[in-house]
Amino acid sequence: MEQKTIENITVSVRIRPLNPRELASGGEKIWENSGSAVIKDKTGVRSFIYDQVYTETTDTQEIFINQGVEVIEKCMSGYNGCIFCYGQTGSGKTHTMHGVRKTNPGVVPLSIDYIFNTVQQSSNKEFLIRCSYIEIYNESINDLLNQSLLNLQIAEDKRNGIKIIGVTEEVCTSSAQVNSLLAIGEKHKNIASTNFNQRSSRSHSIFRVIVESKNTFGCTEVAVATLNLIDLAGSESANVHGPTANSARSKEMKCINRSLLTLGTVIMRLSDKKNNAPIPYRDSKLTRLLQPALEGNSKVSIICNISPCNDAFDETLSTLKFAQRAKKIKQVIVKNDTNDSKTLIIKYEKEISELQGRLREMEERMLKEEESARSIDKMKEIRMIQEEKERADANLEGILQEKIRLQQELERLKSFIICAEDVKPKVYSEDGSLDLASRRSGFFHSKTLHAKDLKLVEPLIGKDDNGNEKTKSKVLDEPFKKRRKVNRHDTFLLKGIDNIEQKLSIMEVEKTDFEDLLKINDSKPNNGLTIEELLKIIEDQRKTIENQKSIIEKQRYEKECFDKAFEEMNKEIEDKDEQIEILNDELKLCRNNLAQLQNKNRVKKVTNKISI
Ligand SMILES: Nc1ncnc2c1ncn2[C@@H]1O[C@H](COP(=O)(O)OP(=O)(O)OP(=O)(O)O)[C@@H](O)[C@H]1O
Repeated sequence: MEQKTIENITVSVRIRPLNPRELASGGEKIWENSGSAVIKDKTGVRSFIYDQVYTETTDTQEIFINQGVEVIEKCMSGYNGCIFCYGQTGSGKTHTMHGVRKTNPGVVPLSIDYIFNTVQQSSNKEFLIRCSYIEIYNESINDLLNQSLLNLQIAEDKRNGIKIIGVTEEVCTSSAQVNSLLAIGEKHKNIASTNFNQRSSRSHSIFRVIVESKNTFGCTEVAVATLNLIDLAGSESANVHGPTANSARSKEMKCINRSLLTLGTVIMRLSDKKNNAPIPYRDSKLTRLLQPALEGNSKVSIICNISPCNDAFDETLSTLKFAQRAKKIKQVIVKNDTNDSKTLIIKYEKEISELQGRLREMEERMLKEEESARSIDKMKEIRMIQEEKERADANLEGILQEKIRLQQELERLKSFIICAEDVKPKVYSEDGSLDLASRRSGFFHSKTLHAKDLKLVEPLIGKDDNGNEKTKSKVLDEPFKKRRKVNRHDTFLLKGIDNIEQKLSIMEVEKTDFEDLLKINDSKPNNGLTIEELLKIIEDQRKTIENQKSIIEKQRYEKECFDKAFEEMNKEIEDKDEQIEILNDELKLCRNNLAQLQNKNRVKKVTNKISI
């Protein structure tokens, strides 16, 4: 439903203090307020009523609260607004509109703060705020935010009203951002020193804020409101510049006065309902741009600045008359709700939702890509696992062969060990003599003698001629020592064999584990296993292989030691064989000697018998 209100333009008057120039020239204050809304001259002949009259002591903040806040609030809820200052040069328009930012801020910075405070407090609404800043200088529209944009053109269409083509519009999200735009604009503004004002505005400046607002939930309509904050140049008489005025100042003065005259005419015509003649908005750029605001659909607040000095009586009277006429203008203010896709808020929302859609699409694509990359990775993993398995199989084969070899070695070594029972009947005959047949068959070469075997030899070879036990002879001592050496090697050998046996049993267990592992791999190649599990299996396999390798390495080393020891032992055995041979020879000699002695004895006995 269209929401509209009918109301008059709000008009207030601000009287500035007498300035140093006026005081110096002996100027007198002839205008004063009578009550809060009335201003009259000292004589009391002229008296005017406005919405509010502000005195020299009123500060801008108070004026803003009374004349500005309502306009801003309307804008924030979707109605156009316009605040401007009107008055002769040096009457205090710029002081009122811009002021001094830190010490005495004007209507423009106060409005900006108010706008962003409202945004902050409106939790159920979203806003999009953009700003432009232009000046009308010598009837040319220049962009104050971009110095290269001069003489911009106005375009008008029924739907969007009056627009400045190509003007810079900055989307702002904070008052600080807007204030920095204002500062840029201020630097570019045409200002010059005149007899009446050291910093006289040579142009009309319009700071425009476009507020788009929308309820966060539910409603799709966007309210679009334009707020024009205007600092007009002041009307000037020739004495403002004096007789030395240059042509540039004169041209500026003419343009300013002409446009203000047109503004006055427009206001007069708007206030005179009986006059149906066309309103000359097009006669100046200023009225053209103000047309939408003045024509009706805008909440307008005019602050008329005047000097109270008798010197400026005519100019002040002219301003007060302008204000009086403006006061009569009625405005029909309509809320600008629209679904127009050209509103930035809708455009941006559309863009945002499109971008979100694209983002979602991209995310989905990324997911798919990731998935296919993962499956490629998985394939690679599987291939790697298979290769790893093949390697592990080969290693296992090597280990098995090494095991067989070690087993054979073990068997061979085991065969070197014999117990006393094995040796006794084969080595010695009942009379204690050595069974040479067994020795000759190579038995001694391949068998290690047990300690018990050596004890059997000792008493037989240790008897003296009388049959008494003989202490070990030197000849006998050597082989015994050597035999004891052989026994020590036996122990070493046994230990080595034990070690190998132990390792073999460990290997057996590891081999079984390893085979189990391979079986797992064979039975479910990656089925039901995560990559992590597969990787763990590979890692375990790798470790197992490493272990096996180090075991084999150790065993190889031990075998080498063992071979060395075995070699030494064989040498010992050979030495021992030699010793045995020597012993046998000695034994043989002893037996021969014994036989000879016995023969001699027998011959002696026979001789004795014969002699008897
Ligand atoms: N209410 C005020 N209190 C104190 N000083 C003021 C007041 N109004 C204006 N002035 C001072 O008067 C001088 C002229 O004011 P200002 O520049 O605002 O005039 P103006 O109307 O903008 O002039 P112009 O049309 O030439 O630009 C400035 O130095 C300003 O500080």
